[in-house]
Amino acid sequence: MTEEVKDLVNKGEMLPLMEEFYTIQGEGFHKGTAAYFIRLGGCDVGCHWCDVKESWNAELHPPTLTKDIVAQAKKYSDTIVVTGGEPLMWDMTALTTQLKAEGMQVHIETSGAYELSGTWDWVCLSPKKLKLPTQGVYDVANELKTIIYNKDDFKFAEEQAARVGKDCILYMQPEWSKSDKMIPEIVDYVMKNPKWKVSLQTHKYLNIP
Ligand SMILES: C[S@@+](CC[C@H](N)C(=O)[O-])C[C@H]1O[C@@H](n2cnc3c(N)ncnc32)[C@H](O)[C@@H]1O
Ligand SMILES: Nc1nc2[nH]cc(C(=O)O)c2c(=O)[nH]1
Ligand code: SF4
Ligand SMILES: [Mg+2]
Repeated sequence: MTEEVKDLVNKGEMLPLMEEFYTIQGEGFHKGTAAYFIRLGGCDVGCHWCDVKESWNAELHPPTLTKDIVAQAKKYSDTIVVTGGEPLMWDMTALTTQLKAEGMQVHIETSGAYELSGTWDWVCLSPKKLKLPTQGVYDVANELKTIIYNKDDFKFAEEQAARVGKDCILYMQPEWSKSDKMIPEIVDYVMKNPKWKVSLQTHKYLNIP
């Protein structure tokens, strides 16, 4: 990478783009809503069950001009989901400023492991034990989407729920490979603790990206 490209990436004027696609938001509060997804490369959190491990190495994903990402996105949808990888590894200011200038609703999917940057209409925080969220992300999270892989994750979910704001919507989402085992546990837990809601990865049932 040239010094010039590195400089543009540092400023958020270029971003490592893994893929972009128009689909239906499968998870959480906005499930069922058409949205254009921008998936950025780079993540060092290391969830062993991560369903996009190909995103982890940022060097495999070409630095792409932010303005070109925005120009492409606006052709498809006025709802944009920025995901990754971990998008908050990068400065999200330029991307979100430009998307908002085009009048788009801008959502993020994040582990919160890095400081918040950018201006967001919706923040989905999915905290991970391996690298806990920064305080600024807990403060602005609109939904908390905890992943339930085993029984210990119910306790972790409650600890995380204690850290978000009072209006944050609380979800438990089964880890995909453990769905058969954990869905009955989640159903039972949510019926006993109705401040929680269930989130499923519905795009995987619909066979869409
Ligand atoms: C791939 S991550 C990318 C964004 C960010 N790194 C994060 O973890 O929030 C997008 C969402 O998918 C969830 N996820 C990843 N792998 C999953 C799996 N195997 N089962 C269920 N949810 C999963 C994450 O917890 C997160 O909510
Ligand atoms: N359809 C669909 N909905 C999603 N919601 C969050 C996703 C993500 O990977 O961040 C995702 C995804 O990969 N596809
Ligand atoms: S934080 Fe997100 S992208 Fe990173 S490993 Fe975990 S699920 Fe995958
Ligand atoms: Mg996904």
